Amino acid sequence: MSDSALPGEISARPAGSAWLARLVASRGFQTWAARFPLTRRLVRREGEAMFDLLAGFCHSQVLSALVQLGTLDRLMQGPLSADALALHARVPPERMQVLLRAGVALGLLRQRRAERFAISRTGAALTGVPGLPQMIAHHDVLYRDLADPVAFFRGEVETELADFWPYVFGGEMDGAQAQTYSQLMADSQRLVAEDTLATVDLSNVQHLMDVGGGSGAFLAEVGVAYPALRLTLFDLPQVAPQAEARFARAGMAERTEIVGGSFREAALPEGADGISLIRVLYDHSDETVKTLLARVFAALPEGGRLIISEPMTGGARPSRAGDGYFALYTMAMRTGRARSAHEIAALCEVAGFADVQTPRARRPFVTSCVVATKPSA
Ligand SMILES: C[S@@+](CC[C@H](N)C(=O)[O-])C[C@H]1O[C@@H](n2cnc3c(N)ncnc32)[C@H](O)[C@@H]1O
Repeated sequence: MSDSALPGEISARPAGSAWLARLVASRGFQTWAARFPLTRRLVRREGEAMFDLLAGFCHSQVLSALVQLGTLDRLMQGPLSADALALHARVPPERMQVLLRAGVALGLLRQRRAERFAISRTGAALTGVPGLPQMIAHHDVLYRDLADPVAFFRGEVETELADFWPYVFGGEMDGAQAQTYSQLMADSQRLVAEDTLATVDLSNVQHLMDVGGGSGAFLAEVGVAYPALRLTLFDLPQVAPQAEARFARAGMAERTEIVGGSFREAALPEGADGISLIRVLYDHSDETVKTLLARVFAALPEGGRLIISEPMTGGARPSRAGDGYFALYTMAMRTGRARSAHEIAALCEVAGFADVQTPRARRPFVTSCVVATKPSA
C-alpha cells in the first residue's frame, strides 16, 4: 500500500493511471500542454468542460429565472428591448441585462442590436417541450435538497422532495394533493409516451393494463396509436379517478376501465395480455419492485408482455442524465433508485419473465425501455 493510501484502499502504484493522473494534475505539465501546439486545443476544450461543471448551478439558475419570470414565453411573441423585459419581469434594468446576456451566452436567447433580445432556436424548442418549464420550476425543491452535497451524499439531509411525492410512502394524501402531483407527471408524459411507443410494438397486444398509470396520460397516447386496444388503468384509489375525465375527453371511455388499488397490498387484476409500468419502478425499493414484478407476472397470461419505461442509469457506462441526474433525484426521494436496463432485466428474470429485451433508447434522458414475456409453463 502506498503512503497516501487509506485503509482498505488499493494502491495504484506503480500502475500507469495514478502516475498519469499526477502528471496531468501538475502545474508544470499543464503550463507546457497549454503552450504545446498539439495539445493546446485539447487543453482549452478540457478547461472549458471543467468550467462548465463548476458553473453548472449558475447556468441552471439562469434557465430557471428566464422560465419563472416568463421571459422566454414573452420573447416567443417577438423581440423586445431589455427595458421592456425588465419592466414585465419587475427586475431592475441593470440586473435584467446581466440575466439576458447570460441567456445569450447559454444559447437560450439572441441579442439583436445593442438593446433588443430575441428567443433562440433552443429557447423556442424549450418552451415547446411539454412539462419542461414545470419541471424546471419544480427544481427549486431538488436544489434545496442538494444545497449541502456532502451531507446529501452522506444521507444526513431530510430531503424535501420526499414530501413532494408522498404517494411513494404508501398513498397518504388527499385527492387535491394527488391532482398536483399527477399533473406534473402528466405534463411530462407526452415525450415519454412518444419514445416508448416508438421503441415498443404493441400490435400483438389486445388489452393493456397500465399499472401506476397516474391520470391516464400514457394510456390516452396509446389509445390514439392503437385504436382497437382495450385499456385498463390501475393506480392508488386517490389517483386513479383523475383519469376518467381524460378518457372521456379523448373519446375513449367505452374501451377503458379504471381500477383503484395498491400493488403493495394485493394481487393485480387479471385479464390484460400486456402490462406497462411507466416511471413506476424507480420510485421503489428492490423489495417492492420484486413484489410488484411477481404480481405482474401472476396477473399476465402465458405469452403476456411486460413493458417497462423510465429513465435508467448507464450501468457499466455511467450516463450524464441517468447517473448525473436521475440517480440523484431518486436518492432525494429516498424510497427508490434509478436502475440500469441490465439491473431491471435481471429483476424481470427473477420474477420468471423470459425473452427480456433492452432496446436502444431514442433519447435516454427522456426514457429507456425493457420488455419481457411470460413464458409458457
Ligand atoms: C412517477 S408516477 C408515474 C405516473 C405515470 N405512469 C407517468 O409516467 O406519468 C408513479 C405512479 O405510481 C403510482 N403508485 C405509487 N404507489 C402505488 C401503489 N402502491 N399502487 C398503485 N399505484 C401506485 C402513483 O400514484 C403514481 O401515479
